[in-house]
Amino acid sequence: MPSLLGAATEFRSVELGASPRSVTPGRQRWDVKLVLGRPRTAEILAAALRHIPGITEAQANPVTGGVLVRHDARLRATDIGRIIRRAVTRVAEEPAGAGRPAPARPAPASAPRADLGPVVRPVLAVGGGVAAGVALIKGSTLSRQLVAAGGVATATAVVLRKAWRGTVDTSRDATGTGAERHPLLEIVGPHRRRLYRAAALSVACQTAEMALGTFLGWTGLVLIKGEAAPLVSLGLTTASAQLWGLAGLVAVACAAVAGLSYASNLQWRRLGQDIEHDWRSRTYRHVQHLELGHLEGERTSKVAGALTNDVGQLGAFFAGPANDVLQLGTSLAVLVPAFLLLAPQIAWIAFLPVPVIAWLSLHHQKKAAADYAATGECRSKLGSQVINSLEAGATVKSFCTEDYEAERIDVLSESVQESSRQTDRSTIRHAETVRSCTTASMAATLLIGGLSVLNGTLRFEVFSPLIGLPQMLLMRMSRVGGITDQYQRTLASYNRVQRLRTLPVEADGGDGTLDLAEVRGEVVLDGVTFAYPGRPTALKDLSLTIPAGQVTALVGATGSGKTTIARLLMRFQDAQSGRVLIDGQDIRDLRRHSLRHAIGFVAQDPFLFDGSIADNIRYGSFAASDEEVLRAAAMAEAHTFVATLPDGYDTLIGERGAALSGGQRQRIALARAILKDSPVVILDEATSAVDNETEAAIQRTLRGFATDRTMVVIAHRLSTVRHADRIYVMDKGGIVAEQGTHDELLAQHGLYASLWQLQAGELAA
Ligand SMILES: Nc1ncnc2c1ncn2[C@@H]1O[C@H](COP(=O)(O)OP(=O)(O)OP(=O)(O)O)[C@@H](O)[C@H]1O
Repeated sequence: MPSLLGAATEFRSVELGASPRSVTPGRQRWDVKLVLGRPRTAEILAAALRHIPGITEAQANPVTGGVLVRHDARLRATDIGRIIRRAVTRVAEEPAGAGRPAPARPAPASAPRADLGPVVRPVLAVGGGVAAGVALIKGSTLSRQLVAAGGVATATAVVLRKAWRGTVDTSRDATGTGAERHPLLEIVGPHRRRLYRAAALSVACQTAEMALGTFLGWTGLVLIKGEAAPLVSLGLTTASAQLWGLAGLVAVACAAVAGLSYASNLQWRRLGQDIEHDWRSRTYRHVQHLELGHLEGERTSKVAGALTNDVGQLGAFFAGPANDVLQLGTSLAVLVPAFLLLAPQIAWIAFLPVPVIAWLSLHHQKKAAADYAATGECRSKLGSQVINSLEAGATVKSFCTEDYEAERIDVLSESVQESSRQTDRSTIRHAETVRSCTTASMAATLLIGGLSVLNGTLRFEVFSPLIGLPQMLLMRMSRVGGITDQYQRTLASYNRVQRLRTLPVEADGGDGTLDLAEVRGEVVLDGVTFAYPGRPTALKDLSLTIPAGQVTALVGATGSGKTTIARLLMRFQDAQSGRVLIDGQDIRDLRRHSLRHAIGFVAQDPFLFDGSIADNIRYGSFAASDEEVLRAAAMAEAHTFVATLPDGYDTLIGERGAALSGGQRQRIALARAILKDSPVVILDEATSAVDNETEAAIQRTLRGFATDRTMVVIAHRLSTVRHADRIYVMDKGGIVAEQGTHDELLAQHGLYASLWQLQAGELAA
């Protein structure tokens, strides 16, 4: 081990802020400063590492700066050191491209455009600056004000562009797909039409609202000055006619605002619900098809959190803040030209907070990203621990560790509290800064506009209707803090959901199928070697034959690889070398579903769903009749106990079958496999929890069931396999130590014989 560590530490000298924390065969943990506090960079680095053949898992944690890499036997520890160093260098030098596989690099055609930027942009900036300087020094008051307004608009555009580009790059690299769309567009996906409809309604609603504001401004003008000039041109010459006209216009505008606001809110909410539903079902479908290794490697609470809270957040953003953004944009698009046209002298001061707020929001967004990632991580750990502790109810009570568990939750809850406090502090600070900017600008607009009216450079008729409008805009601007907060939460949620969706799904392999009526069920393992990621070899060059139509038993030491053989046969995992054949066909050439339909599998710890006994037996054979369910239950010796329950087969068994004994659970699972009626059946310690008498009864009925199929029985209790046609005795390291029938093995006086004597002695004792 020290040599491995030594080999990996050779990179410490390189100034990358990457150093190994722990190195074990198949797994390394590194500290990488680059990802510390940078969730997007962490995603990019992890995505880049996951693309490398031989790396089975890569995670980068922006909270701790830790990078975890699991790899298979193809890569040596020193290779991993080199790979991590190279990936960190690439991400540091070229953050936008590091997450993508090499072929997805930008096409050469786009290169000239990228090269022009460094030349054109400075020329434009210097030229613009000189022109602005000349206008400010030499120009009239009006041109000075126009230049100031232009400066405000340019600054806003620069900040918004930067914010937008920053998040586009993130989305591209987090998914590693090379897609160049903004995360928000990715989130909307196929619901663009509804988005456009909602956006159009929002724009119309905001325009109606501004018209209403203008009409109210004119009303004030009529009351103060006796008339509003625009109304005179409409033929309303007297003050009372103008007031009646304005009353009508206000009523129409009010009705339009109410109607449009109702319709747009409805559209936005529907859009949010569609997005939430769509992302949840698509992500869950993806999760269901993940490779089992990845599915088992994910914390259940984390996956559940992504499928509930995170997809909920994606929808919630469009149900609320997106509407606000649209209305804000509309206000800006209408008011900026209106001000420049009608009152250029106060335009720049009215809109000065816009770039400032945009810049503050961008700055806040960068900081909040790390905060939200940290809070999310803490919450996920807390959720996981809560579920774990609750599920371990009996264990906790038997060890009297209730207080210890409560303490553990307390500590994790405190860390959530602390990290949320930090996030809240910066979010509230940001919101209040934004509010102060908008209030200051409102006051300045009134002051400078009022002074302009007093010194005669701005007509009161023009200023009057414009007073309320920027205030309306700036009031909306004060919500930018909250919108940025929601936006940031949405990006964090999007990244978590996307991470799940980038985990690889099971590849189907070949196109071959098995005709269930034709399957004989001969299984051959030919020189199979297999190791779980980061673990020592579980099966080493293993060859064995499971003959068709017979009962074959696998017995032997714990951890010797018996269950692993079953998992390889089901293609939950693939062998690293060697072949697994069924009826002479390599199982990798078969469709996974076709293979799995041909095999009935009762796992060591079978899972029962929260539902009735009948539902659980029927699981996977949904078309089975009640009689078939009953017959399968009888063969599994389950009918007798089910019949004694008040609700019989309709009895609800609770989460994971909590309302049944271990032996009863096993019999339900066995009945489920019997009902599946597949040509190959694997029973992995399927009756280990039932008493000897019931097991003997099960074996008697199973003998009839086994006549026309291949049975693989994995057991520690040798009485379970005594009548098997062939018994393989497995030993540590995944090798076959002995094989033969029960009598042959006893005659060998080897491992099996001594195990038998031991168990017979135990029975006798
Ligand atoms: N999901 C997994 N991830 C990593 N290692 C695993 C996993 N499952 C099993 N192993 C390891 O693989 C080896 C073989 O395990 P396996 O479950 O096949 O043994 P077994 O013979 O069925 O044991 P038992 O009789 O105790 O059920 C063991 O060392 C085990 O720790």
